[in-house]
Amino acid sequence: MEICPFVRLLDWRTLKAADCLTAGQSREVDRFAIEELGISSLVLMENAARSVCDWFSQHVQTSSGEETSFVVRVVCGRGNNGGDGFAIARLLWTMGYAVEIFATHPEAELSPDARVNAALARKLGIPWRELREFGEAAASAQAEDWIVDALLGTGQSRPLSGELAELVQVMNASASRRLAVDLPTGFSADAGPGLENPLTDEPHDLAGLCVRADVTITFVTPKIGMLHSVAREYLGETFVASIGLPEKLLREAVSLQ
Ligand SMILES: NC(=O)C1=CN([C@@H]2O[C@H](COP(=O)(O)OP(=O)(O)OC[C@H]3O[C@@H](n4cnc5c(N)ncnc54)[C@H](OP(=O)(O)O)[C@@H]3O)[C@@H](O)[C@H]2O)[C@@H](O)CC1
Ligand SMILES: [K+]
Repeated sequence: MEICPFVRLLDWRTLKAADCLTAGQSREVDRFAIEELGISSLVLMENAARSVCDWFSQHVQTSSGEETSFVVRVVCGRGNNGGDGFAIARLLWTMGYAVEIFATHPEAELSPDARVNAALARKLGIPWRELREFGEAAASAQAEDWIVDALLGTGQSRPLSGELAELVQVMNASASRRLAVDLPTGFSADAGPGLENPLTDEPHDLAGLCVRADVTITFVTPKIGMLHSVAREYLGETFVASIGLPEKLLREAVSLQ
């Protein structure tokens, strides 16, 4: 069911492996689109961010024109999932939402596309807070506030630890609603949290730590890890967003069934 242009609700009842991508296949789609089709990775990132904002504007009404009554706290990691976050923060801010950016890394340590969007957010003067303030902000947040989880997406390759693990615990303990960009941080595209990885025979335990999202907006197709029965506890209501390329073509690219 098309929710808004390019975003459709995931129907758990009919979801099957043939509709899903692994993290590696997701990256192959990215590569194919950029190298074979010549679309820029920044355009893909902008399309991804735009689809999240389209969903947001359809489902989260701002009071018409006045200052919004709630805050959207966007927590950005250092890769392209974080890059989506910086772009989402910019788009929501231009749409009139009260936005605050929290970044885990300085611009110099970000992936190239994340750095472009982080620099743009800085230049536009989008409210940007110290990461060390996030704990207090999340703990005192209102129920109608939002946390946008743009820490890790399909690049997650090992269990969470240290600062990221703490951030995930703080996010989950907050009264805020939580929106996961592409995947909840801690949820592997290839295996649900704490579950065997269906794609390899060795245990792939991503530890019990995972963002419990109210809403997940994943790009291009659902991911294999979403097939697990416990997945929905972490993903919440899940939407699949196009990034502007015909899905049929992407299937050929990763020679999906
Ligand atoms: N076509 C598409 O689908 C599109 C995809 N797009 C977006 O790109 C996202 C994928 O981006 P990405 O490849 O940069 O990886 P991402 O998830 O940002 O991780 C960043 C880095 O974190 C690291 N890391 C790994 N595990 C870790 C851990 N446990 N704890 C700490 N660090 C850990 C690891 O680096 P390492 O430390 O291994 O060097 C990794 O490289 C995707 O989810 C979507 O949002 C859209 O922009 C456009 C269209
Ligand atoms: K995420």
